[in-house]
Amino acid sequence: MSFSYRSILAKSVKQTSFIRSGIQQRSYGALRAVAASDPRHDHTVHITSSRGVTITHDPLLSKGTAFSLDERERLSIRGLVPPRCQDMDKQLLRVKRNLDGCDTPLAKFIFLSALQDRNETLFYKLLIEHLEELSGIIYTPTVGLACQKSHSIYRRSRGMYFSSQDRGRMSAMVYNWPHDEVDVIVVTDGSRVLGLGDLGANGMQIPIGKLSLYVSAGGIRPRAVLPVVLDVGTNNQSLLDDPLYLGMDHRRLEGEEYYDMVDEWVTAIHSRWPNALIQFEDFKYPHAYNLLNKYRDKITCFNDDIQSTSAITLAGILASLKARGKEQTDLSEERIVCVGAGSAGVGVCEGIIDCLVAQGKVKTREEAYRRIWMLDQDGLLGAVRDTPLDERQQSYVKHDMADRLTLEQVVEKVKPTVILGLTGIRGVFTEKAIRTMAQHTEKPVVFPLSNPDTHAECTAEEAFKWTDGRAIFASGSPFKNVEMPGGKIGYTNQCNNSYSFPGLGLGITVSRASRVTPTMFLETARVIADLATPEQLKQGILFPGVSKLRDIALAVGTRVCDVAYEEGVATATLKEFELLSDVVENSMYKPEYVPLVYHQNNH
Ligand SMILES: NC(=O)C1=CN([C@@H]2O[C@H](COP(=O)(O)OP(=O)(O)OC[C@H]3O[C@@H](n4cnc5c(N)ncnc54)[C@H](OP(=O)(O)O)[C@@H]3O)[C@@H](O)[C@H]2O)C=CC1
Ligand SMILES: CC(=O)C(=O)O
Ligand SMILES: [Mg+2]
Repeated sequence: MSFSYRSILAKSVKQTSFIRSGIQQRSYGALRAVAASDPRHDHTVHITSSRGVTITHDPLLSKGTAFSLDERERLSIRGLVPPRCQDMDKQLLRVKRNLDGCDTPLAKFIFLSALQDRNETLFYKLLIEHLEELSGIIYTPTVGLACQKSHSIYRRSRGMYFSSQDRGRMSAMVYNWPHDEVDVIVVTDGSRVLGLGDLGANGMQIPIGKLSLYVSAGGIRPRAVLPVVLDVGTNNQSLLDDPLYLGMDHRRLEGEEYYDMVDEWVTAIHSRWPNALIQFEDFKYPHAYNLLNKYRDKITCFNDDIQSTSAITLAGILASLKARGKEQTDLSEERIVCVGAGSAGVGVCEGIIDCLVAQGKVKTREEAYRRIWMLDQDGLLGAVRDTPLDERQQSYVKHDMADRLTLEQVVEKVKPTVILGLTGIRGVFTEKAIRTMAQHTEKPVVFPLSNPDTHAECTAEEAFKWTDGRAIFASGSPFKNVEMPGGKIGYTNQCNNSYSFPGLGLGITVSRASRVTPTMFLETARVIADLATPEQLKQGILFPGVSKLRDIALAVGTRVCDVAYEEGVATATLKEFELLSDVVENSMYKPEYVPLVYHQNNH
């Protein structure tokens, strides 16, 4: 079973071929022109005004033992590193051996962070070569544990912290960041870190991990990414009580104070880097939606948990239709139960509604809402809710069903074909609910999407056991395939926004899109939904594995770039013809050592 890069790209190009009109052809050339003059694409030499230990201690410039003798001479580092010049292959051998010697996932996380902090080129080379294995360390599930322990394992700062004590100073503070070019910023306030709740400033590991995927999978340059924590305080009492905690020692700002602080930060960031994409990450409900609605039409931004999660989950559902021998346009025949009515739950369901309406089989959004049954902590959103629901959640209320029905009661009545878990709570998918679902549908689509794995609504083993091996399974964090009685394999999929945001960021960055549009998410879903082969679908494999994230990002990035031109939000200048996929591919960062040249006046 293999997904080659070309087959992935060919599928995505086929997807987008219908828009290859004259104006589009001009846009490809324009991007080529941008590519030619853009420092992102110069892999031949790097000019620096640094010398000596400033270079060997700079993770963006350091090559460790790989500096050539010429370089050592001209950069004044002769004698500052061991005498033998060792190329990257040997360095990779050393770091991989050391990594394998770490006895716990957290020890591996600490080792990889240290590597990233001393030599980013080597870090990314290692990450790309072992993406599947290492994404489970720098990303979910291990990053969750790293966040919980962040204040105890702290070694060195990465990214920027903007805290309540910095109010009134942020427009000056942004100039403390040493790089003028920033393409992607991931920001969190640490209020809902994965399914782990409020982790305050410890949430920094999430933007760092997300941006490591932006670089390794999405091909964004390491020096053009900025992880940020907005430290508005924390309501996590055990962190507040911990003498080692590194964030502000007060409870969270709320209301006007909170929104004013975020606004000061957005204004400061936008004034220094007006073209940077801002990804809002792990903000609790309803702040996540309020911030998205406030800024989506003003700056280049999106919310990862709401929007890119919706793209990958929609892709999973569309691919599952094919896996069940149906057409993707049969989405309107699905009965979808979504457990979780927060940022991700509502965001995912809005993406499904958008797709239903775009497919045209349902005529109105109201009609589309009838295909989805949503539950929160209290049960079904039914008639008549006495606790407040906001406008978005109201749309899902089933006026013909009793309020607060349990999941099991809902499954019994609705007989869903698809069940989504976005609660952050382990065990929400009960044996009874899944078994009942499996009685009414041949291939139940079971997606426990909460992270990390310890917070998934059910495990892969449970899903396959309770459905007699018939489930089509996808989870937010990785689960191993399950061997079932009789030797049959239950194939697992990872359905995580890491499949969508790197390509979105790539397409937005290359086209210099001024806005992130809903079509970009819908098209991302369509591209990813079409990647699996018929044989793979037959086995229940919905997407290529995590090792293919870079190829997927290229396919998604190409289509997103296309959309930016179609919708008139791209700001890269148009000139002559060039194949868009080549432009996007050529713009992707590759971790290779380039010769360093000293120049006194380089800034
Ligand atoms: N796979 C992926 O790519 C992604 C996964 N996620 C995961 O989704 C989860 C939720 O994130 P997010 O939506 O932002 O969080 P929110 O806190 O905004 O929402 C959580 C929702 O779950 C509901 N809930 C909690 N407990 C239960 C329960 N026992 N039964 C039913 N519903 C329950 C809450 O109900 P109430 O409103 O009543 O409190 C709330 O509606 C997280 O674990 C996160 O890791 C998020 C983004 C991407
Ligand atoms: C994956 C992700 O963004 C989350 O769990 O919050
Ligand atoms: Mg998130």
